[in-house]
Amino acid sequence: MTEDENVRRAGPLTYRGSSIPSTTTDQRLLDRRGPSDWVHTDPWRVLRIQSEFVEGFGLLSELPSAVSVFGSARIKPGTRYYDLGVEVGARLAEAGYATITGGGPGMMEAANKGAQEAGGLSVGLGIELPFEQSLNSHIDMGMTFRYFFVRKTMFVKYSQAFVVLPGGFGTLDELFEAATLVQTKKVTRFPVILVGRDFWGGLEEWVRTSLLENELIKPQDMELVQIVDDPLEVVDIIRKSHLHIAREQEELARSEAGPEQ
Ligand SMILES: CC(C)=CCNc1ncnc2c1ncn2[C@@H]1O[C@H](COP(=O)(O)O)[C@@H](O)[C@H]1O
Repeated sequence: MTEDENVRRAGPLTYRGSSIPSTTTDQRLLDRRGPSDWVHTDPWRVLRIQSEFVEGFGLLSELPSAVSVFGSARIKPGTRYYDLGVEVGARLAEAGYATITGGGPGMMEAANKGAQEAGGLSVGLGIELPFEQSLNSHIDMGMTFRYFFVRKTMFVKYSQAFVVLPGGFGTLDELFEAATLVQTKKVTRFPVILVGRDFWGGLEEWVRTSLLENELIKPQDMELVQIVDDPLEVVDIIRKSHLHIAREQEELARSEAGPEQ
């Protein structure tokens, strides 16, 4: 028997003589027919969750400055709010920001449409739901997530501001998650802007009378979320906040470099 026949290398492993397995690793992977209940267990889900983070980070890591835009899945084209969404996407694109939405219909589609038609980068991060649906047709880059919490990480990690258009429970969930992240300083200098005073004014009043007056939030928490009517104001607030960050970073770099010679 030659040396080659007496040795089997399997990836980083080496086997000799009677320890050599009768099949190869590939063969065992491809031939195997066994119970499949492990695909419904949490350890397997953890791997799927990891792979969703890997795909999402891979898709978005080179995104330019971006703004996440949230809003109702149910508002129809041809309505005042839909047009507002289109305009918000367009103004963000003109200011050089990519627009990220939940990739669905309604206000998400409106913002993607406005961004794409104005020449901006239009991104959709969809979510698997019990009813059939696909990403809207105004998306340049998109991904559909299985897990809400993985998708939410992407909105926060890859955008520098949240813009919230009229919407229902899903939109309120995204708004209050953003407000909580800013309040608890998990994200810093992160504008959260509500568009449409007629729609959001009632919520602001409720926050003031029910939350603030019962001391469930601090007076300064009222400033974490701003309400505007004009999409140009949205861009203005985001730009000012980013200029401020750029200045702070310059100052930090200067102080770290030490005194000039
Ligand atoms: C026709 C229909 C209801 C489709 C739902 N399809 C969806 N596709 C993608 N994101 C969604 C969807 N529904 C809710 N969301 C998420 O929740 C928000 C809208 O929820 P809502 O309609 O306000 O409560 C969006 O910003 C989005 O991130």
